Amino acid sequence: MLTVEHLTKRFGGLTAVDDVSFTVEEGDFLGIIGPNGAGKTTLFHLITGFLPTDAGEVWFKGKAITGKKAYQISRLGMTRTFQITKPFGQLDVMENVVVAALQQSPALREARERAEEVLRFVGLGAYLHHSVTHLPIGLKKKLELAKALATRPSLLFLDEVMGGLSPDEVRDLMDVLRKVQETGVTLVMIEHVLQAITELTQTLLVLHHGALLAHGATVDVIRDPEVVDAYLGEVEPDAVH
Ligand SMILES: Nc1ncnc2c1ncn2[C@@H]1O[C@H](COP(=O)(O)OP(=O)(O)OP(=O)(O)O)[C@@H](O)[C@H]1O
Repeated sequence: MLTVEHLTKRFGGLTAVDDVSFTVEEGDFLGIIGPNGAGKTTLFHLITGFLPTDAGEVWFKGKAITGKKAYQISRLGMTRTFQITKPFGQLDVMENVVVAALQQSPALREARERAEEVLRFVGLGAYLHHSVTHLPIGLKKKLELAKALATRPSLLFLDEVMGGLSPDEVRDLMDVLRKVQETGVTLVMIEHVLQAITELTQTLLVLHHGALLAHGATVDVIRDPEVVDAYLGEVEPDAVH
């Protein structure tokens, strides 16, 4: 479904993403982990068209998408969430999702139907006309997910959707993500919450200093001594069983 070849991004003297190649199969749930500053978010920006690449190619469903703009890529069925949620404060929950749905369908009625459908799907059915400014973080993260789903992605990139959530909220959002995968959406998730990585993802990719350190089945990668040294040992050794 997605092929990334030799993707590279430099910021001055720093190579933030260094010759990264991998593929994502349809139906997969791929996790991306790595220490802070390893290049994970920059990799998302490059693939989803939010930053130009210095070298490398990206193919999505057999089409070269390198150099295309984010809105063009989103129309092809690849979309993403952002680490920092930035809803439109003057619009309510439903209106925020309608704006996202309109990217895919310019008909307002259809966009409203889609927005309501995804909001109920993620568990925000009771908040349709609430103000977004006072939503607790757990619900803001669900809103961010609903906005992405409103564009009807076949490939969805999630950037630290679990960040800042309580253990109950993490479990709740994990259930929603399982449901998203069941609807046939292929998922790629950057995440520091290891429980989400180990329980949700089938495949795992590890970035270290911008380069690919490991890529394979999550159960194997999570036990790779190099990965434990570079990342896991440093954060939550107890989380790896
Ligand atoms: N626009 C930019 N200009 C200059 N340097 C940048 C820019 N964006 C990212 N960087 C640098 O590139 C490196 C990779 O950053 P990136 O945000 O991709 O890492 P990350 O793995 O997502 O980190 P985190 O887990 O903290 O979110 C870091 O050293 C960062 O400071």
